[in-house]
Amino acid sequence: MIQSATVIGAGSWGTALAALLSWRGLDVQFWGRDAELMAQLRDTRRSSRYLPDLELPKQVRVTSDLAALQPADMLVFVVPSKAMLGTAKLVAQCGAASRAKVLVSCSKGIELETGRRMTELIGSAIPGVPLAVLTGPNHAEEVARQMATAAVVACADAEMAKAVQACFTLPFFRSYTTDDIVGAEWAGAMKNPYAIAAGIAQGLKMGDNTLAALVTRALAEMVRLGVAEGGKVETFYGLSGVGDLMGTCYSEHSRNHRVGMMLGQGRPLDEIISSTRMVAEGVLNTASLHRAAQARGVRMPLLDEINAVLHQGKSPIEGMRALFSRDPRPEAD
Ligand SMILES: NC(=O)C1=CN([C@@H]2O[C@H](COP(=O)(O)OP(=O)(O)OC[C@H]3O[C@@H](n4cnc5c(N)ncnc54)[C@H](O)[C@@H]3O)[C@@H](O)[C@H]2O)C=CC1
Ligand SMILES: O=C(CO)COP(=O)(O)O
Repeated sequence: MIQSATVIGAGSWGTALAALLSWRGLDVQFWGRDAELMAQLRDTRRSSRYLPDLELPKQVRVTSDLAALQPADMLVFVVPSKAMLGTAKLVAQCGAASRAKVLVSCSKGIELETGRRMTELIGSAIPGVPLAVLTGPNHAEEVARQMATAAVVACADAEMAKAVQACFTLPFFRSYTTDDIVGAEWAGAMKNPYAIAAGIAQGLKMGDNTLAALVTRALAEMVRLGVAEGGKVETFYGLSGVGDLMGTCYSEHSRNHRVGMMLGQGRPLDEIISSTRMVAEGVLNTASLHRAAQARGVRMPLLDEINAVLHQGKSPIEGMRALFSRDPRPEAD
């Protein structure tokens, strides 16, 4: 049913997914905005900036020109969340979505100003096409090396979910389906701030007890806000929830975790951000999620402290102290 795909966004995850879909046998086009990077990818089949170890299959057609894209069955959006709406509008204008059967978001974030999910943004720019999400504990570096990985495909239409699942099924890559697109997207966005907190704890040389406490209480917060936003509770206990939370909080690959580590080691946030080209979604998304939690009146003490550290100048050590010295409470509250 789905034979061709266009991957939109040429960072680490877009590069890994373009390769994966090609390994799966789809006819793949790959768009990135940076002409120099895409020329390098076209000529050398390698992205020295993102995933230098991956050799992009020669069948993948690489371009930085949206107008050069042919209509494809599936469009796979993998740009940072703050660029999603603008990119989807450009894709709509250039006609690349004119024959699309499904639009898939692989990005993890919530729009700051409105609290909208990525598929809501894509759907507003390109109306009338079924929407899906690919999410889960999926570090691009490991997918690129074909290390065993599981993911979730969320789509309201069960048949379309299966069709997208088939595209993301390889001997090393197993995907599951769910109809809970809302829960899957909120879960994917929410694990990022907590990965920053986990990194902070490690940067401060706190121990395994601290990390386990943070991850567990993070999950409780994810369930509270995610369910208030309309997600299903079981989604947060699956791959897109606790799976991705653990996969990111304990990971050497996670950019969010790395940002947290450097914060914990005392480096200022603006210096950390300007030292990398890669996106740590949790920095901006902490503010989006904090705003959403306040609007819904959901209690999120851990997220509040992460927000204070990232955006209100609180020191990481003060944030941790505040968290652990709150009034005692029952666990299931
Ligand atoms: N890296 C990973 O392992 C995974 C990343 N994701 C998600 O995928 C999304 C993209 O992240 P990565 O691929 O890791 O990016 P990255 O951090 O490796 O690189 C950022 C990419 O975004 C591009 N970009 C920045 N602003 C843009 C704009 N305005 N328009 C078009 N492109 C723009 C940059 O040129 C670059 O190619 C994020 O939402 C991330 O959370 C999801 C799962 C795994
Ligand atoms: O979402 C990811 C893995 O599932 C990637 O995490 P980072 O964005 O923190 O690198």
